[in-house]
Amino acid sequence: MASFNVLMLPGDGIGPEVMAEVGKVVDFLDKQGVARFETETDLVGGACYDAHKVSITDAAMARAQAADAVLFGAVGGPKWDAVPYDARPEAGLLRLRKDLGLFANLRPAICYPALADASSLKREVVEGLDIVIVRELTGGVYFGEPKEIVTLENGEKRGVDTQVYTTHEIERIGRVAFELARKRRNKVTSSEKRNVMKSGVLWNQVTSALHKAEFGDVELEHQLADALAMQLVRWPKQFDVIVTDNLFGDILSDIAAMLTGSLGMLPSASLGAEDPATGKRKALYEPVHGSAPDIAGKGLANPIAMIGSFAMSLRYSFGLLEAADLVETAIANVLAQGLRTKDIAAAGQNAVGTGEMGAAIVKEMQALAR
Ligand SMILES: NC(=O)C1=CN([C@@H]2O[C@H](COP(=O)(O)OP(=O)(O)OC[C@H]3O[C@@H](n4cnc5c(N)ncnc54)[C@H](O)[C@@H]3O)[C@@H](O)[C@H]2O)C=CC1
Ligand SMILES: CC(C)CC(=O)C(=O)O
Ligand SMILES: [Mg+2]
Repeated sequence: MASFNVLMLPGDGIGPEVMAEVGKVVDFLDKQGVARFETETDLVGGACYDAHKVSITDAAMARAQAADAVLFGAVGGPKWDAVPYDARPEAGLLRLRKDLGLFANLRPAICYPALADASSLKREVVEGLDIVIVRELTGGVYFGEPKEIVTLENGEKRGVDTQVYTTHEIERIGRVAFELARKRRNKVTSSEKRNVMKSGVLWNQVTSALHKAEFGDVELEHQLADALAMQLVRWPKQFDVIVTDNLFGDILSDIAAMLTGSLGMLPSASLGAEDPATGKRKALYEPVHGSAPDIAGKGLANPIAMIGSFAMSLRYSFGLLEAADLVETAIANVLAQGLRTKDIAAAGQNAVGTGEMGAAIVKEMQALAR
């Protein structure tokens, strides 16, 4: 039986709560004999800062480098607002992305039929929605230098972040988007702000050149990021694959989450380059949402984004496609049966807690597997 080494980094706030539900799914697949999952757990984010005064330790980084896949919950929260910038909880996640070379973040936004009325938009706008945002994850303004707050001669302060993209960085994320589109509805929308940003001009040129040279069979369109945000809430079904930079991808995917009903619904896969010798790639799987301090500790968090992220690991890291289908079908079925956490429940509709939703998904997997 295939055996995989999985590092779980639950993090802060609702991170540990939703990770516990993935634990149930992992245990089930393990008992079913689908594969052997050797899991380890470590600290990240504020929890790690409290123990070690850093947001991730070198030992945890080494474990992440060695793992077949990393499962990540969420980090951050008001408790750590005063922590020095370089040790803030979010820095641990950024280090993982950068040091593991996870440049491609796939964020699928699927509106399950049962949730078409949970979106704040009209049913006809979101019903059947199935798009993927391909977000560049190791470049752009999150990492560009200089990044600083400097004091000017007149005593005023200036905060500086730098947006930087190279041809190589744009080409490799563009290639991910075009290849993904070929397996889907064959359309890529590339988004930047070339009207005000030099990096946007280069993004547009490099994507167009790549399209012309290698992907002429795929439809390519360009939309400025502000207009794309508007189109996402006007008529999102016009999109198939959206490729964009680190910051725009972060923002646009939170918008896309609300088309599916809740931020608690959106999974993601953060992937590195394939090693040509082994065919393997570094990968981390994380929900799109954060640590949700407003509901943390109350058992209210929706675990579907986290469980969906684990399903993506079954697909992209472990090659267990049937198991991935099983998890995703179980999610769709429990929603169709009317099960709702509070974030996706209609007014007056009964809602279940995090643990009940996780248990119901596993029970449904059991029923489907019979
Ligand atoms: N990947 C990560 O670890 C991320 C961490 N953060 C951090 O999380 C902290 C809180 O950030 P916020 O701006 O509040 O964003 P958030 O994503 O944590 O929460 C935004 C809203 O969505 C709700 N929500 C999020 N996930 C949910 C779930 N699974 N089920 C039900 N409702 C859910 C929350 O209750 C809240 O009302 C900050 O420190 C931020 O930096 C934010 C985004 C990503
Ligand atoms: C570093 C993260 C907190 C940024 C974020 O919001 C995300 O990746 O979705
Ligand atoms: Mg975000």
